[in-house]
Amino acid sequence: MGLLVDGKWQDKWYDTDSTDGEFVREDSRIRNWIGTEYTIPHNAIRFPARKDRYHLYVSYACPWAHRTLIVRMQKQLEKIVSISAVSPIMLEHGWTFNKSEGSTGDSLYGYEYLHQLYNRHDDEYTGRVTVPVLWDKQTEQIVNNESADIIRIFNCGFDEFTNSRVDLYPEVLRETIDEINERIYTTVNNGVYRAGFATTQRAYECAFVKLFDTLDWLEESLSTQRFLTGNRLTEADWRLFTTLIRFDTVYYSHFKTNRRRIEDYPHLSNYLRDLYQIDFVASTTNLLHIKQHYYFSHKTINPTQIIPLGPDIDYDKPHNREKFA
Ligand SMILES: N[C@@H](CCC(=O)N[C@@H](CS)C(=O)NCC(=O)O)C(=O)O
Repeated sequence: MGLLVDGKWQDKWYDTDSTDGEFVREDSRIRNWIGTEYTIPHNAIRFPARKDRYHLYVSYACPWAHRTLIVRMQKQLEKIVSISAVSPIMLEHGWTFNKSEGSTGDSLYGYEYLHQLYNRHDDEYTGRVTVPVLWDKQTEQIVNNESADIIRIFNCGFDEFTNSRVDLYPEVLRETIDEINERIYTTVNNGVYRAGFATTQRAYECAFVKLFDTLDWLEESLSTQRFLTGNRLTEADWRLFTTLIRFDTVYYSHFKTNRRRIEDYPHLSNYLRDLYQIDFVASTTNLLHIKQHYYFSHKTINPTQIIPLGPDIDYDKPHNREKFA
C-alpha cells in the first residue's frame, strides 16, 4: 500500500495522525470525460467516444471498480472497452499484475505494477495509485480515475456503439439519485472504510453509528419499493450493491461493522439477492478476490493475514422482490 510522490513510489499506509484517527479518502485527481452528455467541470477535457480506444483497469476486490465492471456489462460495452484486472493482493508495491495471484496481467504494456501506468500518464505523478482507471490507448493517458464518473461515462458516452438503451441516470430522477448517492457514499460506501481504518475509538464509533442509521433507513425504504428511487433500477442501486455484497463476508468482521449483518435485514438482504441475480452480475463478483484482498493486504488490521473460510451465504436463494414490479 502506498503512493507516488513526484513520480517515485513510496510504501505508506494511510495517515490518520493529522485527522484525530479519522480516515479521510483522497479525492480522485483525474476527472476528464468521454462523450457529450452532462455538464462537466469546466477544466475537464472531453475525449471522443470511439470503439476499442479505451481500456479499464480494475480490481475484482474493489467496490469502486466493481461499479464500473457492472455498468460496462449492463451497457454491453465488453467489445468497446477492454479490461485488465490487478491481483487481489496489494502489499508494498501497491496493486500488481501478478498472474499467479489471479491478475489477468497488464494486456497493454505488460507492466508489473499499476504505479508504472500512473507514471506513464505523468512521470511526476503525485497521489495514491487507485483502481478503477479509464485509460486512453491512443494518447496514452488516464482519462478518469473516479468510479462515480466512469459509470456515468459508460451510461451514455458510448451509446452510438451499443444496443443497450438502459439509462441508469435518467433526467427525471437525477436530483433524487444525487441525494441518495450523497448519503450512501458518506455513511455506507466510504462509511465502512471510515469505521475500518479509524485509529481512535471515537472516530470508529462515529462512523459505525452513521452507517447503521443509514442501513436502518434503507431497510425501511426498501420495505415499500423494489429499488432505491422507486421501481426503476438506477446507478444509485449499483453504488450501494457493491458495498452490500462485501458486507457480511468482509466489513462485518474485518472493519468491525458488526451491529448486524445484511442477512439480518429482511428487505435489504432480499434486495441484495435481487440485484445479484440479474444475469451478468455474478460474473462481475469475485468473493475470493474480495476476501483475499482485504484480509491479506491490510496487515495493520489483520497482522496474521489469515483469510477466514466463512461465511457461507447463498446469494442465489429466491427473493421476494418481484412483488413490487
Ligand atoms: N474515489 C475513488 C476511490 C478508488 C479507491 O480508493 N480504490 C481503492 C481500491 S478499493 C484503491 O485503489 N486503493 C489504493 C490506495 O488507496 O492506495 C473511486 O471511486 O474511483
